[in-house]
Amino acid sequence: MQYITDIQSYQGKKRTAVTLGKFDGMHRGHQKLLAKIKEHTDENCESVVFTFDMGRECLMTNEERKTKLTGQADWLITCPFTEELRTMKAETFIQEILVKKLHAEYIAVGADFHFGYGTQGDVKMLAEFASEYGYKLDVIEKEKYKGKVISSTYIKEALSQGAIELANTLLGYRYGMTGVVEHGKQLGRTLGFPTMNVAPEKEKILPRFGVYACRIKVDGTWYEGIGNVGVKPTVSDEQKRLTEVFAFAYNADAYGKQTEIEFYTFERPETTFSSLEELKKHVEQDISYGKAYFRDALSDCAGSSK
Ligand SMILES: Cc1cc2nc3c(=O)[nH]c(=O)nc-3n(C[C@H](O)[C@H](O)[C@H](O)COP(=O)(O)O)c2cc1C
Ligand SMILES: Nc1ncnc2c1ncn2[C@@H]1O[C@H](COP(=O)(O)OP(=O)(O)OP(=O)(O)O)[C@@H](O)[C@H]1O
Repeated sequence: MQYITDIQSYQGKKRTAVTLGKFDGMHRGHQKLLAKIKEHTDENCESVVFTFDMGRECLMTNEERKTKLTGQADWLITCPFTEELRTMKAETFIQEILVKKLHAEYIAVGADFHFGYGTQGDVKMLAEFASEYGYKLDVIEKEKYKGKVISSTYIKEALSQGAIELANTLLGYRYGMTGVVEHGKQLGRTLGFPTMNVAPEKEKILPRFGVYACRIKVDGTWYEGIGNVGVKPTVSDEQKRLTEVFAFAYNADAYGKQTEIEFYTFERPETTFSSLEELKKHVEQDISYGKAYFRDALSDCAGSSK
């Protein structure tokens, strides 16, 4: 997949099948659009995911979207939502970007897709220009879950409530974060639970602060664990957002290593404990909870394969 952040550097020569939007999270609705453009690709036609980088807090960083789409699309174009793009008339966007630049022969969007200055461009306008510019337009019915339309906004709401299983269902994969293991106060090991401290990107949305059964990938291997998302108010007043994971079966030095974390289930909210002893007692319970969670999850899998 070719990744560019500036439409002027697009060098594609073939016709394209394009989908457009913010694509924050690449949730199940977004994946439906991706499947549609992939259906239309062949030796003469490449798939293009065109996203707008709004520069706001997000479910997925640009780098994470790039990783997720690698092998799934021929081009990922992530355009910063500049003044030029914001004030571009919808007709100009169709003519200059979709037609002249991308040579679009197929466009797939959801029914509520809007674009162009004042968001005046919509599926009606895209349909009106279709025969003139020789592209086919597919307006995709919104993917729903239990009758409710899946959207990035819905997933953000679920995460803010700690409803991680719901968020994972709407996404179609497990929500997580990536980052490098940093040095903490090294208190954890003295308390009996060494943790990997991983700071999220500034714009990355974290689930509700609290304790989660999670997995962490270090050096290519996934480890089960229990982690705290938050600012650890018992031991720090820095307000620095971190995910701290105690991986049950990891006992090497992970400082400086790139990791990936996936959240499975919410156990309890982050708490300001009155002492380190109280904290230790609760973390011991959290560890038992996490181990039981993964043990039960594994035995459920074994049961279902019978
Ligand atoms: C499972 C787990 C649960 C935690 N829960 C809390 C909590 O509720 N409140 C809190 O202030 N810190 C919590 N922490 C963070 C600990 O305070 C922190 O890991 C410990 O002080 C070690 O910090 P260090 O890595 O800077 O040495 C939790 C950590 C883990 C691994
Ligand atoms: N549930 C869905 N099913 C199918 N297509 C969708 C769905 N949600 C969004 N789309 C389409 O995917 C593209 C990108 O959507 P976008 O990321 O802007 O929407 P969203 O997920 O609804 O986000 P937000 O909640 O921020 O409005 C658009 O063409 C949009 O219409």
